[in-house]
Amino acid sequence: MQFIKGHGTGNDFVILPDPDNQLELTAELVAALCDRRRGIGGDGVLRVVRAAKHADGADLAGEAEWFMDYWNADGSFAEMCGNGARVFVRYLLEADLATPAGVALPVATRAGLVRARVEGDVVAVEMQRPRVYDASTATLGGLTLTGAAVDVGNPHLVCALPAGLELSGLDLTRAPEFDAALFPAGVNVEFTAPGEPVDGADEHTLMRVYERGSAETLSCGTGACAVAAVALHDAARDTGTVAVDVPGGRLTVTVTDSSCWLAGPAVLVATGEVAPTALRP
Ligand SMILES: N[C@@H](CCC[C@H](N)C(=O)O)C(=O)O
Repeated sequence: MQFIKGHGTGNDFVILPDPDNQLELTAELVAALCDRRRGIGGDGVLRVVRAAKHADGADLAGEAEWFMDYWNADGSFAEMCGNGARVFVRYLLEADLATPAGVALPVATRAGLVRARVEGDVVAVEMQRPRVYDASTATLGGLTLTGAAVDVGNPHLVCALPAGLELSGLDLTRAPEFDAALFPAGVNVEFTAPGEPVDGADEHTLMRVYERGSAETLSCGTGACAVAAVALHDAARDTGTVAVDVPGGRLTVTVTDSSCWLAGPAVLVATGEVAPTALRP
């Protein structure tokens, strides 16, 4: 089985080209591929399949040739992955499966159609405008933080750290507790602190994230969009640009009246063959 490894600000993925949907991809195989000691290692899997050939992409086949079949590292599905979409587009271009330059390249996802633009190292994807819709709490190591629930196609809970606490002091080796009634399918939890002013951005926020299905990651694109939406909301703005610093680098999020652009580097770092039978269990 051919694979490619890529990442966007350290959020890393195993990419599986499967244009005609012939791979028997299971939750167990995904978890084995993402295992960092016994497999290739990754925060998730991106299967590259023609939209027309996948039940979850077929409705969008008239608008996009390719469907991003995204799986979390534990083998669960997610509706959307912002960094995954950026890495997916980098792969399509490098594999000559799409043409770049100026045009917005459509990609089908479980959360609908996204469009990408590529400029050098930077891949930007246009996703749905994040919706800040409720208040809730997350509890981590005895510390309960208030936060905002945000829908970016997938669920997020954005919690600002109180003054005096540092992001680096959080123990994210264990999952934060959250309100399962508000988030019955689980939630990605972002922890934030304010950043210094940055040229070209209206707001600047630092974040760490504990992702549903992948644990702590170095970056989360949809998480950055959720964080940006909350930063703008707190600043009484409807639209604007927010620099979001994650442990793996910087993402730039621009919220418009109708959508949300997520921009940052996306690179492919390796390619190879893997034998599923050699993986665990
Ligand atoms: N890292 C991703 C989000 C991946 C999905 C998430 N773990 C979920 O289950 O919703 C991103 O860059 O957006």
